[in-house]
Amino acid sequence: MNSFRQEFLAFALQQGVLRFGEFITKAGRPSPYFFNAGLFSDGASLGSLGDYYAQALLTAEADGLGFDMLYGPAYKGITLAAATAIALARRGRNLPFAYNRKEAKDHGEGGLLVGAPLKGRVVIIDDVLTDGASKRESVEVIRAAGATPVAVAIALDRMERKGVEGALSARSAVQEFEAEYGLPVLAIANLDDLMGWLDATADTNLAAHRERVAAYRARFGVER
Ligand SMILES: O=P(O)(O)OC[C@H]1O[C@H](OP(=O)(O)OP(=O)(O)O)[C@H](O)[C@@H]1O
Ligand SMILES: O=C(O)c1cc(=O)[nH]c(=O)[nH]1
Repeated sequence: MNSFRQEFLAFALQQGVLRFGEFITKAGRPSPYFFNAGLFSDGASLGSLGDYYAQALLTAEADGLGFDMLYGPAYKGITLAAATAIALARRGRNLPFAYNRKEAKDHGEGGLLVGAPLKGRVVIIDDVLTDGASKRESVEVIRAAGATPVAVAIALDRMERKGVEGALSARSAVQEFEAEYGLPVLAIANLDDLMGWLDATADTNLAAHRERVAAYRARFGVER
């Protein structure tokens, strides 16, 4: 397994962002794990997180993805885009970034958009994609400004089939978004990485979650 992805999962676990137990997802599923990116909530962990996004983006760039700026949808995407921009600048790629307000400001500079003008090829930075609504909105905002969305970068792709049990779609929300817009969704790590990590670990506490995560993946997971 890719050690960068494994390192990221270990980091998320250590920060309490990745947890194992009993959780209910937004889709109402009983999940044996949960990823709460809002808990990257101090300077050092946000800095490290920005570094993971930056590495994922630079790897994608080396594989042919061209991009000129970052866009973070409110609210969590704002700090994530800022942290990624700082991490990229430290690696010699000083890119502009922008973000939106959830409610338009009617005084001062006004409007919904803050930061650098949206132009060129834009990567949307956010924590997760659940049904894709906020990413669709981001695509519309970027296009309306005359810029071109080229990719979405998220921290974790849960790789889950959409829909209700008995009528599950063959595709995940990420795959549907990619197909609808023709844009790649880059994830620092995904459910396959999580499973591979649990399969390989020598840590018995961690390995204890393997069966339940495997059963969850068998029930709801998609193939990549
Ligand atoms: O809509 P999707 O593209 O599937 O993505 C899901 C988004 O929804 C949540 O944030 P929310 O939009 O509630 O905003 P917040 O960052 O203010 O919590 C979550 O943290 C994701 O960022
Ligand atoms: O189901 C969700 O919406 C969800 C799952 C998860 O692991 N993390 C998250 O932020 N949302």
